[in-house]
Amino acid sequence: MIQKIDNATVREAVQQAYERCKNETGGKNADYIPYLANVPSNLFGIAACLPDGEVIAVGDTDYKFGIESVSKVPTAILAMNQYSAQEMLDKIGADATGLPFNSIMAILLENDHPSTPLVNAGAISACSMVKPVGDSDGKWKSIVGFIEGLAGSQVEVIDELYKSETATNFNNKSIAWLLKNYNRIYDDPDMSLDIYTRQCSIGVTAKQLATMAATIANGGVNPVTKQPVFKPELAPKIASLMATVGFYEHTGDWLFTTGLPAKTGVGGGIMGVVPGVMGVAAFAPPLDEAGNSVKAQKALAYVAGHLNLNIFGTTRCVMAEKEPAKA
Ligand SMILES: NC(=O)CC[C@H](N)C(=O)O
Repeated sequence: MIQKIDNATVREAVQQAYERCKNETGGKNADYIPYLANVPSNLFGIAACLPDGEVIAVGDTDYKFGIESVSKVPTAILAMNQYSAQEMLDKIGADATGLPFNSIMAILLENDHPSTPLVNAGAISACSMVKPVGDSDGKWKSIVGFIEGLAGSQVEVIDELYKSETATNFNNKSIAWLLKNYNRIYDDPDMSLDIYTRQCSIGVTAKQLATMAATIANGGVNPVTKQPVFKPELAPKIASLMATVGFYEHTGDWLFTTGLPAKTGVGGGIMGVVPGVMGVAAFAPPLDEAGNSVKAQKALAYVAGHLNLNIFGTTRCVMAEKEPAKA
C-alpha cells in the first residue's frame, strides 16, 4: 500500500515530536572526550529535509555539535565512490559486530575484517583507503569536500574538540595499530587515525545532518543544491550498513522499534535515511549506555512511527507530488 504525505504533514510530525520529547531527561553526556561533557545537556533540535529541498527545523537546529560517529557514513560512501562497494566489502566488510563502537574484541574475533566501516575500526580503515593515499592534506580535502557536498553547506572542525579527542584517544591508537597487524589498514596508521579523529571533530547542525541524510535518500543527489554527490547505486549500500550497525549493540532494538536506517554519534546527533523519501535528524547530547542520544532516538522514533517511515512496513510512505502552481 502507498501512503502519500505532504510537506505540511511532515512539519506537523516534527513539531509534535519536539513537544512530546522536549522534557525528556534520560541519559548523560559523553565524558570520555572532555569537550563533550561540557556541551549544554538541554540542547535539542529536530530537522527533516524533503525531496523538494525544504528543510523543516524545530528547536536548536543551528547549534554546531561534534558530528562524531555520524562522520563514518560519509567516509564509507566516499571510499565506495572512489573504489567500489565490492572493494569496501572485501577490504572492510558489512557485518554487525553486536559490540560497542570502540571494541577491540570485535577485531580479534573477526581478525580478517574490521567488520563494517560504521564502527571505529572500520572507520579508521576507511579513512586509510580514502584517496589520495599517502597524502594527509589531500585526504582531508576529499573528506571535507564530500561532507560539504552531502550537507550542501560548509563545515569546519571544532578545534577544541579535536584537541580534546586527540589528547585522549588511546583506545583508538590501539585499534589503528591492531589493524596494521592484520593488514587491514591501507595507509600510515597514525595518519589514518588523525584523519578519523579530525573528521569526528567536525561541527555540524541538525539541519546539515538532515540534508546529508536526504542526499542519501535521494540517490546521491543533494535535494537542496541539486548537485550529484555520489553514484546512485551506493545509496542502498550505505542505508543497509546504517540499518545493520548504526546503533552498535542496540541496533536490533532500534530497527525493531522504528524500521529506520540511522546512524548515531556520541556528540548527540542521529541521522536517519528514508530511502526515496526524506532525510531526518535530531540532536540532544545526553546518551544511553551504548552512546546513542536518548532524546534524539525518542524524537526520531516518534516521527518514524507517526509518518509510517518503517522500511519493512507494508505501507510505503511517499511524498505527494506538488500541485502545479495556479496561473
Ligand atoms: N560513537 C561515536 O560517536 C564515537 C566517536 C569518537 N570519536 C570515538 O572514536 O570514540
